[in-house]
Amino acid sequence: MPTTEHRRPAPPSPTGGDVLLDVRDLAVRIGPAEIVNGVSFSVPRGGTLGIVGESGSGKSMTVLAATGLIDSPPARVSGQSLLDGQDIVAMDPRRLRGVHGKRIGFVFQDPSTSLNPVLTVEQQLTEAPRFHLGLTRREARRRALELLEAVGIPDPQSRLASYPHQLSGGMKQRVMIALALACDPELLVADEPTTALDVTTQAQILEQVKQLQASRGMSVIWISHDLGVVAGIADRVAVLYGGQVVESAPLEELFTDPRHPYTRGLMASRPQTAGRKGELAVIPGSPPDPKHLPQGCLFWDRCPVRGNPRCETERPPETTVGPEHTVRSFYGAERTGRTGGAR
Ligand SMILES: Nc1ncnc2c1ncn2[C@@H]1O[C@H](COP(=O)(O)OP(=O)(O)OP(=O)(O)O)[C@@H](O)[C@H]1O
Repeated sequence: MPTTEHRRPAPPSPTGGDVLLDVRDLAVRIGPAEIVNGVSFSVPRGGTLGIVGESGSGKSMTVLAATGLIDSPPARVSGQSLLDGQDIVAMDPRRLRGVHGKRIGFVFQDPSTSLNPVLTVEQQLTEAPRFHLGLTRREARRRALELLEAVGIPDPQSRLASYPHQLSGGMKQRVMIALALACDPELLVADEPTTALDVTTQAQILEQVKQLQASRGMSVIWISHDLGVVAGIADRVAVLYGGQVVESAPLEELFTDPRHPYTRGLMASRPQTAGRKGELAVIPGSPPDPKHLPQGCLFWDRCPVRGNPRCETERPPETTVGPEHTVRSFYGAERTGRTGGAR
């Protein structure tokens, strides 16, 4: 890898105090829709935050807002998202362009959002490093080859001339990761990038990203609806529901001591915890409509343990239940939901 890959010191402990991205009270409104509702989280330098929740829980909008990818207007974004102390929410578009691709790399589920169908892999992989890092065509080509190798593409030399449609789904995802890493970003944001892939390819890509992260001291935000996937990569997890972080904890603690009824429901619906006949416990119902959020707890209508009259009329505040463990439920203080920690 070129020298830029090694310029950072070894990452501190993921739970240490060195924070790269600090998101505070982030909110997104589009017309009457209250899509993100006071989300706070931090991403340690060199650490991985997993963001998990069902479809429609606000994962993508949270991360798009936190990284300055939502057009405002029409959306109204408030709160702060501090990248090394600089607020992305308040940043002007010109400065944001210097952050996107360079300091933050993105991988999305759909390759068509990142890969241009009429350009070769080489053209796509060399453009940003030439623009952002001032590399010559030859240097950028060498770097592209190294990146393809780093993300596990066999015979990278011949792949440089390929167009996206000539690649398998797994290869396209790997090229997208290479593209996201092209300028050696400090933060990689991955929004369900392996969801459409088979389990084996998914596991290989997760492993590859973990290795790249360790060698580069990079931070990662990994979004998934699947707790099992997040367990394979994250060291801390934020569970999202109705555009709120309803529980946040270090990975082990979330699995051994989940406090929110929604987190427990997500755990019970993982394939690994299926009953003897293979049946999954799904959480009946669906996330709230952001145009009509309930007055009380956002999970009220689906909650299997609701009973406290406050649940229907008051939003539960964020309660600290451990040194790095918070929960938003009037039932968060209860420790009845032990799952034994099996992942
Ligand atoms: N432009 C928009 N205008 C109004 N509502 C929107 C808009 N974009 C998204 N939403 C709504 O915001 C909510 C959160 O969407 P978001 O895509 O962030 O969820 P998600 O958890 O990432 O789901 P998925 O896994 O399906 O992508 C959803 O109810 C969605 O319908």
